[in-house]
Amino acid sequence: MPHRSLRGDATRADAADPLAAHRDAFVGAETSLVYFDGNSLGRPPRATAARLSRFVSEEWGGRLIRGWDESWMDLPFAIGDRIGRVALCAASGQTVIGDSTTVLLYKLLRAALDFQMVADPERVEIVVGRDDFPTDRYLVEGIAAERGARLVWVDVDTTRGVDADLLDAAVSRRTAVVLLSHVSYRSGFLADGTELTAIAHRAGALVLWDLCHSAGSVPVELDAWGADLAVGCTYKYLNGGPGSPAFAYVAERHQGTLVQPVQGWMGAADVFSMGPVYRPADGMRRFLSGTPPVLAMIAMQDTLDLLEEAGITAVREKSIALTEFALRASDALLTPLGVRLASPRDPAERGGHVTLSHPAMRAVTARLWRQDVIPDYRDPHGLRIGLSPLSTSFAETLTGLEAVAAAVRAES
Ligand SMILES: Cc1ncc(COP(=O)(O)O)c(C=O)c1O
Ligand SMILES: Nc1c(O)cccc1C(=O)C[C@H](N)C(=O)O
Repeated sequence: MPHRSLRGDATRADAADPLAAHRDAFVGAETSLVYFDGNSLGRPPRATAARLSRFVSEEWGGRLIRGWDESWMDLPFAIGDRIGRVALCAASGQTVIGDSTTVLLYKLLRAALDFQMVADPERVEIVVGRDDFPTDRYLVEGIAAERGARLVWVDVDTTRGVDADLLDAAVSRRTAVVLLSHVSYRSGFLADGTELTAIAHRAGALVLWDLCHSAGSVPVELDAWGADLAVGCTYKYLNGGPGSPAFAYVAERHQGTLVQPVQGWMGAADVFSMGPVYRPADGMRRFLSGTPPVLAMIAMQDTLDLLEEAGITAVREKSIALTEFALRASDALLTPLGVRLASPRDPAERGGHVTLSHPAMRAVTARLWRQDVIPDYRDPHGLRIGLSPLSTSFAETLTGLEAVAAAVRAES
């Protein structure tokens, strides 16, 4: 009776889970809806409604324009430093909240490429994975056209991501910048940050990490890796809300030399002197451009509180336990129906989501959404199961996978 023992195991795993109580901190955890998409948009923490309301009445409503001097100008750096400390193992003064992920990737990629091409005119190549998230691929195409750079595409199996062997073969003394996904949006493949950074550095390249599917879910150690640059979303595992602004990391050693191309007044040396020409600020301020989206960066602080309390090591332990349990349930319930695993089986190579492949998965996803079971679908034939360590339970995971099995049967 594999099914029954799975239910018993889910109940026991929830009872033994040291992070189980955190689930109640999220809106909707009390309902029967199964949420497998926290890796696209995390659930709202319950504390966020009061935090936002307080901000509107007391800070925005009470302090009005004085709020900028009193705290808002500093907020992108204060929250950035917190993300650095809690989720990225980055010393303070290197992480800032800015624009969208897409815009920050553009700004940092351009800054790194321009720096490299001036230092050595033969370094004109950008290395990027052929299967990376669309915004990453489209950006490098645009930047290459803008700057006369060349793209080196790393071909990747859709069930994995760029690994050490593939990167080693792609870089050379012509490589200026390598853009890497730490956790692949499609397969959940988890890259080795230390090893890949070292490979890029041996070739003389700078590395820009896309941490969208890592931050708040798997440990990231930017300073220890020797990373140069990183960008990541805050609306996934950091629960910042739809469209909450991204963070950017620039290693301290690069902050005096890299100059980003969107030269707005908020990145200038003396913002309110409003001088005749742009002079980039020192430190991380130069990576800002316009007025910081203060309202949109308020909510993520609630999840930073939870993460700080839980610790990223415990979060990773739960994440591995959840994905291992999901694979066991999938082997029992879905493999007999012809569903294939499209993620690494080794937990050391897997982030917080798993992808299950079957020709019917597009229709399966639509059917599941109508039943309040919410995974997402990514080509080719992939059902992505996002398991947020702070808000997903083992019982919810099993209920969702049982629903997937019924939907595959109905759509096959
Ligand atoms: C890996 C990855 N990179 C970049 C993005 C783009 O982020 P945004 O739409 O916030 O600019 C996303 C998610 O949308 C993503 O998953
Ligand atoms: N950013 C998104 C959005 O604005 C709408 C719908 C989905 C998203 C996503 O986050 C997609 C996600 N990054 C992915 O990995 O597919």
